Amino acid sequence: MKSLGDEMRVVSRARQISAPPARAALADAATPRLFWSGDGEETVIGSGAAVTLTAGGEDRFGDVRAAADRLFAEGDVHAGTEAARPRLFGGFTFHDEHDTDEKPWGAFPSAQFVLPRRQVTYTDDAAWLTVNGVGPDATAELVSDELDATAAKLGNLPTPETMRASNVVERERTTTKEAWRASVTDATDRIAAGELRKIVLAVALRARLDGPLAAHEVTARLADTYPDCYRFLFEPTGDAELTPAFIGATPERLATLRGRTLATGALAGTTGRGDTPAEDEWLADELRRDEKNVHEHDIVVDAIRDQLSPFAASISTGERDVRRLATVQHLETPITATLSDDEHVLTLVEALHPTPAVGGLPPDRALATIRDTESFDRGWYAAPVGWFDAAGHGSFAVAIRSAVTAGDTATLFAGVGIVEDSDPDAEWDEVQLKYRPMLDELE
Ligand SMILES: C=C(O[C@H]1C=CC=C(C(=O)O)[C@@H]1O)C(=O)O
Repeated sequence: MKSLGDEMRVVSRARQISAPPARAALADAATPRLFWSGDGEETVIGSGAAVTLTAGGEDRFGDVRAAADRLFAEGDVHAGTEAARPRLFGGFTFHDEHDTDEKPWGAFPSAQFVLPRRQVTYTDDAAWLTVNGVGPDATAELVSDELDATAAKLGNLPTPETMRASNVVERERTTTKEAWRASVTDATDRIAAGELRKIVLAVALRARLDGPLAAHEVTARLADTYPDCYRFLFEPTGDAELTPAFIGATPERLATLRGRTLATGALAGTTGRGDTPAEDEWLADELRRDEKNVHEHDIVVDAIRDQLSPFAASISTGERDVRRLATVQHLETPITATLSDDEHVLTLVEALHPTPAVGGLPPDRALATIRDTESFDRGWYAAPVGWFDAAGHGSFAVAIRSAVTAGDTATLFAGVGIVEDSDPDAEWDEVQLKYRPMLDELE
């Protein structure tokens, strides 16, 4: 954990700017670079770091929170509007243990949150620039000067050339279909024997591209296909040659906290898209009625309610319905809770992660089985990514439909929930469908 002395307080200034095209602002941003956008949320582009908080192990959620509390204490913050307040953006690894020597996750600590040096925030009708400084040299004067200079520069950004999409020249799955069948059969046997109730197993797909990936292009294009998903890009280091990036468009909300109102939801149970609206409806109806999928889904609803109950004065579960995305359809149930106390969003993120939509039940046994079965490190895949502010409010998604890239390689991840009557071949096909959001961008 990076130690923060008393002098490490945030100095933050913001002003409204004429909105630069997001593609241009993202192309212009320095590493560590980030992009965040969620349905009903402001879109944020971060450039550089005023400070980076990292942590590891099972205490990583609490350690990040403690460091952020120290950082934000007695800050000198003049945001002008709520949207432009300073926020920390980042994510966690799926598992508590994480080896940063291992590819492709070498550049991603077990927890990393960046307070951007420069943050551009897009609301529905305006754009704001925030400049954050931390440390003895970050005076109000220096930060204000940088704000003016950066606002002028953003007003004249060149439109970036549209870069050609990268082509996949080679693909390799970390798991063969035979090995997959064996692991799913083993999992269903263990479920039948009562050792497990549900487990989510994933497969990684390594793709070699014919050139380095333009992550900002991919991010911009995901906005067209997945406008109502959380779209994110995290580039953690300044490695100019490889620029490692974690990128995705996930439909799964983990936690959005404002005041004492927490919004989350269960997303599990999947079918494909039809070729016609009638076929789509038919598939959606099948999904609504399918016992295996409904069971797989309801396990997640019940677990989320249990995970939230120690914090909640009341929990309300909405109607289960079908969520239609560009490539798949899911069962989804919105869940909201009124908390009995003030809580930090990271406390709730820690309590909820991993839901059985990405882990399983019982949690410890499912996690150990995932570790023993999967031949790759999940890294930040299926783990919480998002942001929080000085008040402990924030928004986190589950980082599925994602890929980690470095230079000309991209590793994509996709998983499926296994219950007693799961069929290995059908689950294999579902994994392939879930690669589509990222693969379509690369091919
Ligand atoms: C684990 C993933 O999806 C989860 C979210 C929605 C539906 C799922 C399912 O039907 O299996 C998974 O639980 C993934 O996309 O990698």
